[in-house]
Amino acid sequence: MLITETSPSSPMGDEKESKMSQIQFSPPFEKQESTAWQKRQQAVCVRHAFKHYGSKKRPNHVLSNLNMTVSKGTIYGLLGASGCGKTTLLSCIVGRRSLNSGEIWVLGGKPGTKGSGVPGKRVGYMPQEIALYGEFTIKETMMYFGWIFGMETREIAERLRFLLDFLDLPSENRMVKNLSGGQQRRVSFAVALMHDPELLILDEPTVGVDPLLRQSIWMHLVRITSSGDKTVIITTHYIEEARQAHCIGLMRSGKLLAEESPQALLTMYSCISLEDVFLKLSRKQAGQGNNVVELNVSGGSLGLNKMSKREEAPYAAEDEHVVGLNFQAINQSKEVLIVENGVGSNGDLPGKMTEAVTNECKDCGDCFNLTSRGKIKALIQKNFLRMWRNIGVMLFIFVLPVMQVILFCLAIGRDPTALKLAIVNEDARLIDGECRFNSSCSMKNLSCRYLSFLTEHTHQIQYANLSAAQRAVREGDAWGVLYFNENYTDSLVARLALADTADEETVHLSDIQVWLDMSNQQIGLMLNRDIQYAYRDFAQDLLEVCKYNPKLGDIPIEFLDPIYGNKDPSFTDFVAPGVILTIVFFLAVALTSSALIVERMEGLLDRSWVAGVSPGEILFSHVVTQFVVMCGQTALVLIFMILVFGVENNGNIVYVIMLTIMQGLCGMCFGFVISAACELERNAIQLALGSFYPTLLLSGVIWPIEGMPLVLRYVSLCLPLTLATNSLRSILTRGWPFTDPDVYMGFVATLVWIAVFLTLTLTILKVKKN
Ligand SMILES: Nc1ncnc2c1ncn2[C@@H]1O[C@H](COP(=O)(O)OP(=O)(O)OP(=O)(O)O)[C@@H](O)[C@H]1O
Repeated sequence: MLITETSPSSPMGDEKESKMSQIQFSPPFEKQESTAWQKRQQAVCVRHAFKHYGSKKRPNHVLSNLNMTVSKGTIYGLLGASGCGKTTLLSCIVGRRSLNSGEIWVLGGKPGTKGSGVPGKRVGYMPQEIALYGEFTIKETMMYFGWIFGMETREIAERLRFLLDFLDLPSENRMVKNLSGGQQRRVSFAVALMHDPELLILDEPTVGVDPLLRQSIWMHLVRITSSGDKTVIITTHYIEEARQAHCIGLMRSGKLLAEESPQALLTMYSCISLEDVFLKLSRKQAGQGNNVVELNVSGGSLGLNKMSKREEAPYAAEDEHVVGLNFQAINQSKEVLIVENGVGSNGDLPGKMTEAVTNECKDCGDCFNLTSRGKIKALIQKNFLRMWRNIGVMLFIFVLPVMQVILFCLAIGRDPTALKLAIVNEDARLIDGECRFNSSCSMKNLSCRYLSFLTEHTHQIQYANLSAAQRAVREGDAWGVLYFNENYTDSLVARLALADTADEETVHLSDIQVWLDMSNQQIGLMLNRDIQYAYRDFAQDLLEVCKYNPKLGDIPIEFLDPIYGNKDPSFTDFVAPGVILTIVFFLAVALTSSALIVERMEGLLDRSWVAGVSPGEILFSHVVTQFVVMCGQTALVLIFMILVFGVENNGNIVYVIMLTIMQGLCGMCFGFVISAACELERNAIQLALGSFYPTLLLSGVIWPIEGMPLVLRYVSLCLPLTLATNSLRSILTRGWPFTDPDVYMGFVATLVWIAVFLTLTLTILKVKKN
């Protein structure tokens, strides 16, 4: 049978239509496996494809022995109910996912192999989701993808003008996030068309697009395929619009029910609409015992369809259940048909072999290039632009570290002041509420004289009796009680005068009795120290005014100038190195851990991957961006710590800067691991937060690791912050040089961790990609 009439609705040219019809309705070819050469000649050739999600034990089969052939220079409409596996199939075709078994040939090569150009610029992909950077303008979006595809800026600008006009897009300076849903879809479509690819893969491009524009999109697709060197695969839920495709693949339950031209399908099944054909075929498939659930075809679109468990079909010699003269005849590309007579029966290829084989390596100029300047420029600019346009991120990057440093320096390490002390002084009478004494060599009211040295951190409150004072401490109104008995001054004078002949009672009565609230270690120890220092100062002062050697009032141990640090060390100086590194490390973790996930969830990462960007390039662009951010953060943190708040630095500032930046990079790499490992942003946040406290507690930031149990100390030494903190502390407080093991080990450990995290990230990304 030879059908020569053309459909009135078909936008195809007469010549092409008649060629298709002739091919379609020639007597059937004998079914046989297509040869490797034949597979290469198709734009896309899928054979015996099996794909499942989930574990091997409980797999969710999505593709079951699917065969598909898309000839070059045609529009292939892939139709099927929601959830039947169209997107999965497309993502395997563009090299985003791998099949569990079976093979795919795209433009003569296998997707994902070197030189195939897929993923890469030979393919234009419009995913189902918008997958655009909301904070970019339309022009910036086009520039980004254009550069990734290796286009010149001038070329992109020209193409942009055409696409703006063709797709009826608003001003190129409009932000993508401010566009309507339909406009965003059109921008997404424009991105796929940007570089005029050989193979255009469009996943529901006409959703949310008005009928007029939908028609003009289809016209455009017909136009670009008419020359024979461009191919389009399109999925749509509007079945009837697929009449305009050259070939339709009706997909159901993970396999193709039919692969034919629309006209042929309508004629074969005597239907007036493709919906009816689909229904008939679905019923037929159901009748054949495939586990088919209700199919809803209404209003020209395919409704939701719940898929049931399927069995993987055994390999068949290309699918006998598929309607159409597929694989050997109708879908052979023009080239195949032309050279068909020259192909040996065994499939070996004489004449056109060279062209076909070289097809795979069309891109071989790029095979040995690790990356291109355009891609790196696009990726880095994208990272900066996203940061710059996002006020929250900018505040996070530059204001948060400064705030953290200021808060740390103001809130941590300073001595507590105005601590209430309850004084019960039965030794001296208060005059006008004051405890008066004579500051010359007088031996009267020595209790008042002593108390005059205990004022630095305390606020003294006089109590009439001991029980009232102790009650005040119990009730939290004071931190301690100091009790002077009524004979304190006399007993003290006697003790000093009698020395070793003083009796027990005299010695006892000359003691100041102290009860402290030691529930707060910092405050308790500080009051303890102040009370003792006050006595030393009081005794030395008294001895001095009475012309004795004041040293006799001190304990006979002389603390000379410390070798490192000063006599009154600050807790801030101890904690500051760890805090500097923790701030920079965890800000980097927070910034990077969600960045990749957000891109992945919005489909942006997929889109970039399909455009030919490799995980390595994405990581590299983030490393460069983060490095710049890190330099800024390090400068701010160190300026505030050292210059504004006077944290001690006795070492070489260059090493301090280097180590801080390296720790930031290390945090960034840890962030990469998190974002590669976690599917959801929520999980990434949990992991980043969850790792914060253990790292902080175990890295010797707030307490010396010498205080830990031995096993924990070894664990601590293995963490990324421990040796680095120790190194920075040695530089800042001791001024040690780089050659000191304590110092260089911090650098070495940081480098090792960076390498470990990067390797982990790349491994996870590769595993996930497969
Ligand atoms: N990443 C994934 N992990 C697990 N299951 C998945 C994943 N992606 C898709 N699936 C499942 O695979 C099946 C096919 O999904 P797919 O997105 O390929 O269908 P589709 O035909 O494109 O649907 P639609 O027309 O609604 O976009 C669905 O059951 C879906 O739930």
